[in-house]
Amino acid sequence: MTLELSPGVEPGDASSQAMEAWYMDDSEEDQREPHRLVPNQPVSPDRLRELGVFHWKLNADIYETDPELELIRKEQGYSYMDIISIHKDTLANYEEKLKMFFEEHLHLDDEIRYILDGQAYFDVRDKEERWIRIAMTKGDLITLPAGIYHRFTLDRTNYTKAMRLFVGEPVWKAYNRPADDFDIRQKYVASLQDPGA
Ligand SMILES: CSCCC(=O)/C(O)=C/O
Ligand SMILES: [Fe+2]
Repeated sequence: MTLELSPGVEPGDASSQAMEAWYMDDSEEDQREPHRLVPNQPVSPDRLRELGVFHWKLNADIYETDPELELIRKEQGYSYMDIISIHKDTLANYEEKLKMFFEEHLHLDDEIRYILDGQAYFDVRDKEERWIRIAMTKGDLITLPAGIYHRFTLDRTNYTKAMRLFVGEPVWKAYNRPADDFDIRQKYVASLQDPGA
């Protein structure tokens, strides 16, 4: 069997499997709402890739034995993984953690998450500091580059289960904005100006 593992190249019908993303409005309404502009302003996978955000669509029903996931982990060096269930009945300090996840922050390492069940949103800043909302549903594996400002929230369904992947030992520390002095932030910002660097 040949596996196509390039991020963003979806097996089967790409149009039905592409992850949806859009520019957000700036209303103060509940963070779990979609916050679409009117009319909706979609963001393409290419635009996300320019920001260093990559995506695969996998079959989450077989995540324990999935050769495609195995190959991605091998190729990308994702040696660590654990699973987090984000729901008020399963996650200790649920409210506090959700609040923390929704603070704009960055990490010193890539953030790699694979949605095994339920759904949620990642928000990332674009080059002009506008928020892009990325709708994550079952089977979406996303990588956010080290140094990108982002945040996470559940949607109206209030539940997701996600695999967390790392290269080597996990580092959970999040640095809330402003965190502009970190080398990794400056490197990320430079990569936006000169993607080939
Ligand atoms: C889906 S895992 C919880 C969110 C998280 O770990 C994080 O860092 C969000 O930015
Ligand atoms: Fe994060």
